[in-house]
Amino acid sequence: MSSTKNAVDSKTPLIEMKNITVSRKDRKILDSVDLQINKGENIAIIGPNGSGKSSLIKVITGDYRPRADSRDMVLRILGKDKWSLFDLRDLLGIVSGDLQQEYNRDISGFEVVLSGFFSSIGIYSNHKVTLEMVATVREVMKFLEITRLSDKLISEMSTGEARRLLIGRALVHDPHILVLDEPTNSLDMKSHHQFRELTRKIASAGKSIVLVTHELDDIIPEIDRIVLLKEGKIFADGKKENILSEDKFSDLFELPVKLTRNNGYYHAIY
Ligand SMILES: Nc1ncnc2c1ncn2[C@@H]1O[C@H](COP(=O)(O)OP(=O)(O)OP(=O)(O)O)[C@@H](O)[C@H]1O
Repeated sequence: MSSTKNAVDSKTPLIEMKNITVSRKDRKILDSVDLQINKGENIAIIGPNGSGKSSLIKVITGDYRPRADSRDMVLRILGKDKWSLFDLRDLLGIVSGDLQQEYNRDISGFEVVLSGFFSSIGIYSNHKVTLEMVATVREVMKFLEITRLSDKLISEMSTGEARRLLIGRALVHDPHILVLDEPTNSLDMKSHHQFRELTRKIASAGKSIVLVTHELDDIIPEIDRIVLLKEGKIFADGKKENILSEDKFSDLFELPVKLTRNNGYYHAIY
């Protein structure tokens, strides 16, 4: 599944943010955020509801513009200060619950994945589908073990099946980073387990995973860096074993939290 078509110099950060502030309605929803993500890193961004996790992703996708009044503000993608939709496609594949809600029409599994090439919800008559695209969709679906969903309509799929297709949709561009924004919301125990196994397979294939969550159980063993967000600020950033501590979590969520560890996964008891 991985290729070198989008190769960047391994020293160039995929994402470089310095002093990023975003305001809405006179309130800072991100406040002087510094964050650098390097090639090959797998990270989890964790924080309570409203801490700014989705806003941070929206800065990367260009949906939210940071305040430009600070001279030392940096927002660089693949080493560039200015980037196009094509640069972004090379960089990011995004899977979120919001996106899943948009797929509320009768679209087949194959078309869901194919629509990743057009950043659209489904396929329309003006889309020029090439043989190469079709071959890539087949390859990605095989890798994700979802070929059997090709002809099934998304409206007739379980949440877990639909979420796997959205991963396929995110991967057809062979992006450097797969962003999973609260990916296990509304998945049952088995689908949750399958989703985590799939994420592990993708990380092993060389993609960087950026997981946005407030669930410790989502953090696959391949994720070794954790960024904690609180009230729009970076609260902590570092190696998993240093950041996933009971003290930090109790402070982050303002609640006494106990952490346990089993088979490379962490769990919170509160
Ligand atoms: N477009 C907007 N207009 C006004 N306020 C906004 C906007 N976008 C985000 N916010 C506010 O910014 C804060 C951070 O929101 P954000 O969605 O980034 O948090 P989050 O950590 O992803 O939360 P959750 O875990 O609940 O998804 C919240 O208080 C939210 O209400």
